[in-house]
Amino acid sequence: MITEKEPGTGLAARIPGSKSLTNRLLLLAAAADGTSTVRAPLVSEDTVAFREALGVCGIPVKTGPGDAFWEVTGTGRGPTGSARPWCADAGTAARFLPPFAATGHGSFLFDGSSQLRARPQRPLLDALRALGVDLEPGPGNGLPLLIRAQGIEGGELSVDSSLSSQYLSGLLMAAPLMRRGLRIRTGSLVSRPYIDMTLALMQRFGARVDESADGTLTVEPRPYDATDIVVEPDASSASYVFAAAAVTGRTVTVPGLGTDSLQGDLRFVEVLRHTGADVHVGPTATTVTGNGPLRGGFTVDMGEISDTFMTLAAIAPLADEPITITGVAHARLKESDRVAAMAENLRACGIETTEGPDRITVHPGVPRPTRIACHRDHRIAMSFSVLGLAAPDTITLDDPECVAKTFPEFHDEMRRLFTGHALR
Ligand SMILES: O=C(O)C1=C[C@@H](OP(=O)(O)O)[C@@H](O)[C@H](O)C1
Ligand SMILES: C=C(OP(=O)(O)O)C(=O)O
Repeated sequence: MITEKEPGTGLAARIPGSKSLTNRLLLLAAAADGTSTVRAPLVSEDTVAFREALGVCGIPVKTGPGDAFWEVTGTGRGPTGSARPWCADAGTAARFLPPFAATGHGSFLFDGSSQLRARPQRPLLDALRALGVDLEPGPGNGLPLLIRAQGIEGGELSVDSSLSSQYLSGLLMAAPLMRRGLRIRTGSLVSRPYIDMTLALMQRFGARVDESADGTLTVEPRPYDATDIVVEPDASSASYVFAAAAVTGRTVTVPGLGTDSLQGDLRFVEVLRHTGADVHVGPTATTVTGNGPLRGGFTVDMGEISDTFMTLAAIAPLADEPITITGVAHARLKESDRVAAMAENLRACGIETTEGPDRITVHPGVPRPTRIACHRDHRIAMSFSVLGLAAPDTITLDDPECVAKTFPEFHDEMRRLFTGHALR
């Protein structure tokens, strides 16, 4: 991580909790034996869907005053009964909950929005079938997915993690509940920092996991211990205020995101540093200060932090030379085809943009007034909002509300931080 001279702290951003941490903690707490407390959870469409899906599976989540904490009482086993959990738009719910349900007993019919139904599930289905799980997927191997759960014996498994890391995270978190535990071979893997996050949190709940030199992961069968844990602010959400600092010349600090963060997406600030911003990652906070016009003229592989590639692509027109982002083929499989959606919208803004299967190149330019097609993708909306700060009155969104998937207060917070400040 980058450390430099201590900066002034400037504006303190209020970034809600991490989606990825909140939904993992809900799952692990549900699988643990006893009552766990998840403090400062993200309250957004993705995490509320996850919480409610656990509730219909017979594991209610108690919410503390003002959602300051959520409390989950697990039994140390998978769920029992018959339920129809709704995953809404949440990839984490569709990929983490079925393996957990399969370790229980009963019948669980997972479904979600048409957007989520269109996202790939095949590698997870193959892995569950290889573990002997009785399941029935929907057309095209997506949701809806019926699991007839009878517990899982466990053993050896290989998982295709080339499209998404979420299948592997879901299987890993369910592994301690399998009668013999699990040995997983991984092969090529996208979004590796999310696997590190999964392993770190499993260990916080007492799991024993070993990773061998060839990348094989071995998880012992052993009930999770209930835990009390605080959720960090969401590093992907923080990327928008950091980028906004870079383009407005302001100083923005995110308290609670520091050198010990479990989130790979905090590395976005290293990318911003390439553009000339001053960056300081301290033990308990991260600060970015804009430092004159953005510098371009570089290529950066954002495959491991792909939720933040759109943040960079959206501000890239403001740089003095083109910026190329590589390694993001799997970003075509998320809420939208994000590479295509960025290219389409940047071109609509009059910005020269080229794309390849796993990359995008954005040239310098002055955006013209454009209504952005968000494709119901929160990150398209939030990324172009940052460009809008630098080009006032040019950018509007066809679906500003879609930010509620992970950052319901996004527009209010951007107004609070940046309205009235000198925008370029
Ligand atoms: O495990 C997680 O919490 C996530 C993993 C990433 O997905 P992929 O592994 O599909 O890249 C990321 O894009 C998503 O927002 C959250
Ligand atoms: C890809 C994302 O979400 P999901 O958890 O639905 O995959 C995202 O939040 O950018």
